[in-house]
Amino acid sequence: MSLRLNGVDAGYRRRLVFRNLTLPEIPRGTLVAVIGPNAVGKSTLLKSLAGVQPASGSMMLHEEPLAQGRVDQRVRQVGYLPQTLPQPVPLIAYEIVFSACRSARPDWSRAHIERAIEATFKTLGIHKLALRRLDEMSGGQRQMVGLAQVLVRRTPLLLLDEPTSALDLHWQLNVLNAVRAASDCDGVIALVASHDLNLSLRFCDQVLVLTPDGGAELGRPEVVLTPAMLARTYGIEARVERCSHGYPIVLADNAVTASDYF
Ligand SMILES: Nc1ncnc2c1ncn2[C@@H]1O[C@H](COP(=O)(O)OP(=O)(O)OP(=O)(O)O)[C@@H](O)[C@H]1O
Repeated sequence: MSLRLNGVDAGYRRRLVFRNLTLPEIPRGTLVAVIGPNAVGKSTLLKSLAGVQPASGSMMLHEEPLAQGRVDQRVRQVGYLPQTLPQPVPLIAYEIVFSACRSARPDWSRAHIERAIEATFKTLGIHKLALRRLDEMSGGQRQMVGLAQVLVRRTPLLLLDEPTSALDLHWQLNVLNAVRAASDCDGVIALVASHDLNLSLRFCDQVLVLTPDGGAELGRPEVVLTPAMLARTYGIEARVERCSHGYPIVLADNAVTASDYF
């Protein structure tokens, strides 16, 4: 039971972002932090896996191909949170999460969906938002509702593109705790793109570093995340130390080279 990518080409009409991307097998229950500088391809990779961006090559989840064309199959395999926040529409959070769940899981009864929503709102700690309209919420509150729409479907693969970008420290920890619990309890494989290296390192099992030359390195944080890698990839002078709880932390001291990747 795993996610396997082999020989994947992905990108856009005028710009192939990944050529022949092959990664070591990612086992069930693994939380992977997807990191790398701006414009390196984190969103492109997640979109390709989610099937919203064309890609070729082999992408296998638990021995089955990730569905590229069939939306009904894909929404059962993959929970994808895009980088953009949910629109401030005049709809109530509960209704939005309910319809996301009903359209993805028409086989679930109303009672089952309601139980799933209740559990998701509880895990994320957002029950107070249930009856609020999205167009009357803050950006961070809308991001939490977007996450609820994705988590409620209980898919075996989660692809979360900067899921904490609009959140304060309390909600950042809530979200990563919820994703960690989905991996630990339900065997979910989660790929979480983020620029917050220290938050990622606090929760992940593995780090996938995407590099500006189209390369990718996947491995345990203590192996992959080195000052040399940070200098090469981000153009920064940095130290990797351990906090008093034993988690690796990155201390960025200086920008040493101008990024010319844009
Ligand atoms: N719709 C598009 N059409 C053409 N090129 C695109 C499109 N979207 C992104 N790109 C290009 O693809 C490359 C990868 O972009 P992507 O959004 O995947 O990067 P990212 O690592 O997620 O960046 P960031 O950290 O800034 O969000 C960039 O060079 C970008 O300019």
